[in-house]
Amino acid sequence: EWARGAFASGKRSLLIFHRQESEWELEPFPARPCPATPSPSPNTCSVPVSEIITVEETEIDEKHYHSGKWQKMAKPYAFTVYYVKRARRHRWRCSHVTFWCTEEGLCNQWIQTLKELLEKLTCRPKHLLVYINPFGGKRQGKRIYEQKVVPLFNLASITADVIVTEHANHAKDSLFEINIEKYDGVVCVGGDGMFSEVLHGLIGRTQRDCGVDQNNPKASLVQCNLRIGIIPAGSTDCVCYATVGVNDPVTSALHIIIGDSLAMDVSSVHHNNTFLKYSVSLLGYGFYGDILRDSEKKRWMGLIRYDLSGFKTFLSHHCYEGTVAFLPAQHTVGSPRDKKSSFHGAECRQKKRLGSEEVEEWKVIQGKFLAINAANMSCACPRSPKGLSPAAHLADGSSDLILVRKCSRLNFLRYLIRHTNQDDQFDFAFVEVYRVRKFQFTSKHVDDEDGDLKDLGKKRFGQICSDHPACCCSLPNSTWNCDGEILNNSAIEVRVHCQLLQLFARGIEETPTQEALS
Ligand SMILES: CCCCCCCCCCCCC/C=C/[C@@H](O)[C@H](COP(=O)(O)O)NC(=O)CCCCC
Ligand SMILES: Nc1ncnc2c1ncn2[C@@H]1O[C@H](COP(=O)(O)OP(=O)(O)O)[C@@H](O)[C@H]1O
Ligand SMILES: [Ca+2]
Repeated sequence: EWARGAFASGKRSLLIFHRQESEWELEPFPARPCPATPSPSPNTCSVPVSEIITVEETEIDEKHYHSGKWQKMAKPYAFTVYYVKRARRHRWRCSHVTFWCTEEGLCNQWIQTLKELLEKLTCRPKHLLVYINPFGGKRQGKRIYEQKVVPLFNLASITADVIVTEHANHAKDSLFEINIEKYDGVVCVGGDGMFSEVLHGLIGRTQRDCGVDQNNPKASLVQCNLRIGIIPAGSTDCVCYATVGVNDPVTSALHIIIGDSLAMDVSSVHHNNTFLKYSVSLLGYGFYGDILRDSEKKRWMGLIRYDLSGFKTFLSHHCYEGTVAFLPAQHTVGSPRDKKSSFHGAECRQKKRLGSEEVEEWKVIQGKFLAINAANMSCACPRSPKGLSPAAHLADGSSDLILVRKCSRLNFLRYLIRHTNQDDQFDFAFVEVYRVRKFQFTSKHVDDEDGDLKDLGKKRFGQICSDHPACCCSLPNSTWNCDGEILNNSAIEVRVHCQLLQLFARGIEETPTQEALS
């Protein structure tokens, strides 16, 4: 109340603060006439304090001072509020509004009050550890960080120690050695592979510090304290896209600055009681494993490698015989075939835990599969805007297990096309989907003991199965694509760990109306 009418911003606004229950709101209102009790108007915009990036005193230059109305008035004072503005398609931008008045004391009081409010937001990071993969995606990681992220971090007074990686596993290994206590979060600039490295470093370090043996598939893993931010600069950027709604470096930087938090499930993958990897997005055998194996050889081609390998793998049309055993997730709410996506927000949607009378019952399915996909999240990405499992929940302790059985090329193509549109991907006789807490896969053919499948790979690719043009050509083994990393063992044991990790994100927001964006 004490500041009402004191500030004019540009031609149209006054700055008014008022409390709404527990939240302060910043509202620019039309300047003239100044209503005694202002009511919302088309010029009104409301910015929660939690979305103010920073507030700064504004230097008044000569041009301003000698122009228009200020000439006749006393020397003006001003401050600028930088805040998050929503743009189209889940993008966030940094916008600002400058407020003017003629009383220095009042201006300082406003700045002081706003700064105090911002200080109270303890969820915001102050000091970050940043890893940049200079070779991810279009090799723009360093440029993206320096040009798009650093100016925003500076504005928000966030400091960072930056490590540009020199080799694969650099980020992961360094997280085991570095003093992580002094950081409020870890940021990775790169794609899903780079994010995977950072999460392995962070989860691995946490387990080591807490004395938990990662090789034990039954071990209860300890949650990580540090949040991870992803600045997308990779090829698929699925984790970023599925948790923010877009792969845009500025949007991700703003989520980090305002200190958003999003819990997410992590699956552990073991082979014969030996830890292999963690997975947060796609764990795919058959189609997606084969694409990855082929595309890694074409890394020099850049992003197009996935399209070429995708096309080649589609034509190869290989299927793999094996057994999938899984433990259905009885504790979760919803089903993979729900119409509404369930990845908004971070709430852990679980029913009551299993009582002693409820028994865990494994289900076993045997067959020939073109693809076995386990999606811990929707796996939305620019290629598949709804993802492979649109209703998969990020933080409910379950994964959606999708089994695509042997079928004709035409049917498989129909299934793949559904990745790209709104139609139900699971509405095919040859596709099954289950929400699971654990699963195991065993190939009919035992793994090569060394896990060395190179020769097999050579035989497998480059041949379009001319013997069976309409159906599938059965091959002994594929490899698993684990968040974009190849696993050489086909026999694996997977367990979902509920909310093991936190991201600087908030899930995908409902799209605001066009008026709200204009
Ligand atoms: C008619 C044609 C239909 C084509 C449908 C394509 C659908 C693609 C869905 C892809 C889901 C991807 C899930 C995420 C995988 C990433 O973890 C992994 C590594 O990413 P990055 O480190 O950023 O490179 N990416 C892939 O495995 C690539 C899959 C590409 C498939 C064409
Ligand atoms: N400096 C580096 N040189 C080579 N490989 C690296 C380097 N830094 C990270 N990597 C590896 O590059 C792989 C791919 O990185 P990522 O950022 O996901 O790019 P992309 O999305 O293009 O695959 C990751 O597995 C990561 O371990
Ligand atoms: Ca989940």
